[in-house]
Amino acid sequence: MANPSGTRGSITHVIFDMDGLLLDTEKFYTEVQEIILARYNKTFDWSLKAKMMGKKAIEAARVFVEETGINDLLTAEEFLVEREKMLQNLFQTTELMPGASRLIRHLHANGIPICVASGSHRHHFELKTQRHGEVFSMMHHVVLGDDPEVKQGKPSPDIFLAAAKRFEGGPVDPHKILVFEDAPSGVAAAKNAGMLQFDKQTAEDLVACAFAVAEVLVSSVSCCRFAVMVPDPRLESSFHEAADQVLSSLLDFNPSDWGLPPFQDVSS
Ligand SMILES: O=P(O)(O)OC[C@H](O)CO
Ligand SMILES: [Mg+2]
Repeated sequence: MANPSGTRGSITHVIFDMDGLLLDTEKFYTEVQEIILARYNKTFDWSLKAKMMGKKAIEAARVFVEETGINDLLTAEEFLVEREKMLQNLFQTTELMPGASRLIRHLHANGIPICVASGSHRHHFELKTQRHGEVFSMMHHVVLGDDPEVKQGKPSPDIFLAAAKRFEGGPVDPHKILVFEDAPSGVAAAKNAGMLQFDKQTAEDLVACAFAVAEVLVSSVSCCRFAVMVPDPRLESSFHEAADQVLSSLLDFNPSDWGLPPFQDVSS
């Protein structure tokens, strides 16, 4: 595991993924995709799921029709239309993942700036969060897949770069940001963002960027941002390797591991 031990203790800001990490919504995508594939006598599996999760809707849709070989029968755009009604009904029943409320409330109460970076688009975000307004109101900001700055979905770093920039006084030093993710593409995006954090608009930034690249080359580490992964247990374990810490549940997160204020309670 790519864990740079000894440098974990200076986290000041946290970026949360949403689907499958804070909200138990990945099961809805799986359910609907299983129904659609069954119409073509095909089955949905976790190797395909791993390639789709975390991406923008149209990007995931292209993966779906191409990888399953149904693209002659159903285009990515038609797939999105076909699944939409089912998803909209399911999203209205969305529950928080175990430990999500506790962690968000804890960080917010301790003045740690937190935000969301989700590939989900605005309309779906509103449906998924409509029963969880209080906890989401604690986010400093939310960056979504249809944000104009998010040209490409995860694993492109666009969404994490935008999220890091929008904190007060941003962009925040990538070493001080902890990203929580459930998806392989999300962990990769966070890592890619760590390497590309610097905005190459000034000479000073160019120098800083050169130092960052040199650091990467010298250390043979492909990134400098930290990612905690909370994967579904059905995800193949080789996908865990890029993360700095892998947890079975947000309930297992220990803020002290990262220099964050410890929980004062012992419950979830
Ligand atoms: O995991 P998120 O929050 O980036 O969401 C991405 C898609 O909406 C679902 O995979
Ligand atoms: Mg996710």
